[in-house]
Amino acid sequence: MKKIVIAIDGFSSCGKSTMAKDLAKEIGYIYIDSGAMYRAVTLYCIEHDLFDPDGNIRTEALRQHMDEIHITFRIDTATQRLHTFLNGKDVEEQIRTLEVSSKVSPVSALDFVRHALVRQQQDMGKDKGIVMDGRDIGTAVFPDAELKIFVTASPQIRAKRRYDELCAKGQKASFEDILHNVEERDRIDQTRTVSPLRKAEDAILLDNSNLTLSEQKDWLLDQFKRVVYE
Ligand SMILES: Nc1ncnc2c1ncn2[C@@H]1O[C@H](COP(=O)(O)OP(=O)(O)OP(=O)(O)O)[C@@H](O)[C@H]1O
Ligand SMILES: Nc1ccn([C@@H]2O[C@H](COP(=O)(O)O)[C@@H](O)[C@H]2O)c(=O)n1
Repeated sequence: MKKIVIAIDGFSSCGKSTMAKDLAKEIGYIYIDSGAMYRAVTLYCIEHDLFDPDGNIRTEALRQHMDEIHITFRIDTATQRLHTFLNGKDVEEQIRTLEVSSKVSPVSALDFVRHALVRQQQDMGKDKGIVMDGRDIGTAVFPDAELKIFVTASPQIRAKRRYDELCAKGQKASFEDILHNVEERDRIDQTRTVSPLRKAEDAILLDNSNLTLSEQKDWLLDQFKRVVYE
């Protein structure tokens, strides 16, 4: 069977990584969460005092640090979950906090950050057989991807899903804070100069507001089969 590249883009917290992970597992492809890479750079900035007291990025200092930021992924054999490592340390939990979520979009708007991460992402996909989710996968990272999906759902539904997830994990969360974060990230991601979040012309639009997890999984598998067997 021919191997392809699958790009899944869309708005914050709409289910991109759930869909990408499920599909990759089903078809035996590599799964890469590109957002985790931007989150890891943001965590590095927090840990290395690269935000000033007003919360602005110390851009030139970060530029100097870029060569010292190494991001890798490893599967946790016990849970089969993909974990993100920053300079050899498992940071999977830390990069999912609201603090990182509230700082990540300005970091990911920086051209030199994008340049460095996009190069690594393209390298990960050079042999195909990969599902990658993010904001610019179908437009900038893999513009020639054989299958491109753009996912959306209403901000309220997305925030509720994230809120339920955090509550289920026993983490304290405010629905209003999460909704604000989701809307603010969408705004910054869509209006940045470099590779703004937008649907690639040849991407298939999916509004999953009213789809169950199992319905969206089946829908995506059908899209994959259509491309691979056509
Ligand atoms: N169709 C669906 N119905 C209900 N819940 C869903 C659906 N799809 C995903 N979810 C849930 O929504 C939450 C967010 O999903 P996920 O983390 O996959 O989104 P994402 O788009 O990758 O988010 P982010 O952009 O923040 O990385 C998760 O708790 C997931 O289980
Ligand atoms: N290809 C990408 C992926 C992500 N970003 C930025 O990172 C933030 C976090 O991503 P999540 O997928 O984990 O939500 C996101 O809000 C974007 O600012 C990106 O720019 N490009």
